[in-house]
Amino acid sequence: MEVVILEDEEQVGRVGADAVAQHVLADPSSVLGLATGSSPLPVYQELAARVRRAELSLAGCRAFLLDEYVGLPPGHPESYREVIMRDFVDHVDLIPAQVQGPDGLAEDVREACSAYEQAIADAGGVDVQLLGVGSDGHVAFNEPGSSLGSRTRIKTLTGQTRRDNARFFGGDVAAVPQHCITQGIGTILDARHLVLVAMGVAKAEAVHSLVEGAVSALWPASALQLHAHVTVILDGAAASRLQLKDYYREAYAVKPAWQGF
Ligand SMILES: N[C@@H]1[C@@H](O)[C@H](O)[C@@H](COP(=O)(O)O)O[C@@H]1O
Repeated sequence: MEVVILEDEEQVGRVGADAVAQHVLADPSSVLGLATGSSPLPVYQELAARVRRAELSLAGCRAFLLDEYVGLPPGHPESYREVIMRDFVDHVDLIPAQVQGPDGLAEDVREACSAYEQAIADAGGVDVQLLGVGSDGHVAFNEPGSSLGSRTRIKTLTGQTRRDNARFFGGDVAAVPQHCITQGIGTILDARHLVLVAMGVAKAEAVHSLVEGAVSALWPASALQLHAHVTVILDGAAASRLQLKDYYREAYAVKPAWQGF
């Protein structure tokens, strides 16, 4: 696991974009794993700027989303498909039809979950997966207590997550769906490179648990310690509770330029 501690959001965006671009420049048909939420936004903005400057093209890429609410009507502005379109896809040259997410309106949810796993496998697996982390250590919608080997499935959102996300639903907790479909921890760990972004002091405890804590279903992101290729990109506030933060800073400062991510 490489821990990169940076000064500000702009640097986070640049380094996150470098990590993604490294794959796309090596293989223009890379499979991207996209995350919703505020954490990856600086990365998306920097990738969009590079596409605008013709330094990068995502036109040959496919993309898979981590998760989706169950039961929101098609085109609902808070469905994660709509969110990722607005936040990212509309600003780059990814082909919208090449961006797939779990089907939150499927009649047969079990079948939709295994079809989604199959679609990722048929695409050859995810090359680079962007991730955020919840303040309680959840990744995608794998809430605390999720099995570390879980696959795509329906989950019940915690009251805390529904209250947190009510801000996107006009402050109305009752409007936040009770269920979601999310890639499991096992599904996420199958991606070849995981790039997790966290900023702000509200994430500091989750970041400490994910990087340095015991691997535990109580902190689902701690399962990333079991993956061979993880880049954790932080600002100083998110890194503030890391025990070895001086070492991580030093290692990044002396990192050979050829090494990449
Ligand atoms: N399902 C999403 C996660 O994928 C995201 O990582 C998390 C943190 O969001 P943010 O990055 O806005 O803090 O929120 C939601 O629960």
